[in-house]
Amino acid sequence: MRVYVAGHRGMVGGAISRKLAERGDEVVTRTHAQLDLTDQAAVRNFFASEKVDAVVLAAAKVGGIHANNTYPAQFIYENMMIEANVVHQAYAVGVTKLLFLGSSCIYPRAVAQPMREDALLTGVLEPTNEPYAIAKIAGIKLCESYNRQYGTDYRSVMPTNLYGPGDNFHLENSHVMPALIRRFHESVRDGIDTVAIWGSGTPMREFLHVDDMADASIFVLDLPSAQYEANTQPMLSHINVGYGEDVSIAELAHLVAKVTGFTGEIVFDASKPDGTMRKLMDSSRLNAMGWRPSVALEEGIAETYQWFCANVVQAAEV
Ligand SMILES: NC(=O)C1=CN([C@@H]2O[C@H](COP(=O)(O)OP(=O)(O)OC[C@H]3O[C@@H](n4cnc5c(N)ncnc54)[C@H](OP(=O)(O)O)[C@@H]3O)[C@@H](O)[C@H]2O)C=CC1
Ligand SMILES: C[C@H]1O[C@H](OP(=O)(O)OP(=O)(O)OC[C@H]2O[C@@H](n3cnc4c(=O)[nH]c(N)nc43)[C@H](O)[C@@H]2O)[C@@H](O)[C@@H](O)C1=O
Repeated sequence: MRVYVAGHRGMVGGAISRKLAERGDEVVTRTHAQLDLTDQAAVRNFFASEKVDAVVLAAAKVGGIHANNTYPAQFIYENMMIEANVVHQAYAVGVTKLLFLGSSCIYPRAVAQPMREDALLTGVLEPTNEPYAIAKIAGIKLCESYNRQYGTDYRSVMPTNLYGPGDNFHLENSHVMPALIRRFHESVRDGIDTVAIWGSGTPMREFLHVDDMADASIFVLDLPSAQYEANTQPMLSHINVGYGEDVSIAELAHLVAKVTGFTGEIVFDASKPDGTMRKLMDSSRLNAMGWRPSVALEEGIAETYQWFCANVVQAAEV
């Protein structure tokens, strides 16, 4: 297959591109600078000139709780534009296979745990990421609507919180895992004996390694239509992708401290938001089709820390 992976320089798009290339697919790519996916005419021209068999939509405006809260207009505008342009222009040139990556934040903030796919649109969203969540829900509904009206086969996966090589280690705008890896690493390096964690430490999060996410994405993309349709519904077509267990942010902090060799004190900064208190995915729909994660959390953190030291730290020292 010739597969266009949108967002191939990102953490998830990069992992999916590597796995597709390893098995012999031809991966078509454009950097953000070469193709701004919020630009409708540019996306139209791209699809008209590049004949592809399938699309993986892993490009998005992405960030952690602080970035979502600080740049809400960019999170809703850019994500809605990217999704509308890619889905519509793929359809317009006859691409029938597409995989859209959403997020676990599509579910209501106080929903029953673990969160099933049919919890979508049953309650109020978490305010710290509502604009992003609305855009992701629109992405699911775009895919479903094109399937219903035009007979396309556009599928959606909803990842839990992800981490791994290629993550964004920005101290403020990143997600919690890369932020803590960097903060603990720098504290050890600089001899600082106290590390502050945002919020109360009590929110629960489920973390999935990006290689498992890439594996799950290709698994869902490859499912025969009959199997996908038998396990989903036309207006409830998305599939959760989770690790299966969650940890508190305090527990995560202790794991990261252990991996990075930090032995000082961990304190909690109550002036920072907790966000959703729990968002454990019910991944039984995907598990029943035969997919399981393979990277254990502590092993994944250790591998990500090695990647951080070899890539981010060494690059900064050059
Ligand atoms: N990371 C996580 O924990 C989770 C991620 N997801 C979803 O998975 C997908 C991938 O996320 P992840 O890999 O972590 O994100 P990254 O930020 O690592 O990658 C996103 C990619 O999209 C590109 N991009 C952003 N805006 C545009 C644009 N306007 N035009 C072209 N390219 C653009 C970025 O390019 P550039 O950097 O040059 O702007 C980047 O390469 C997203 O849909 C995200 O919502 C879902 C749940 C959790
Ligand atoms: C993937 C997911 O990611 C976001 O939602 P989130 O899960 O709340 O994301 P987060 O990783 O930023 O925080 C998780 C928890 O961790 C706490 N926390 C502690 N210390 C740090 C810290 O240093 N940085 C960050 N970012 N968080 C910290 C933080 O206060 C919170 O309680 C949305 O983008 C959402 O839209 C989305 O899809």
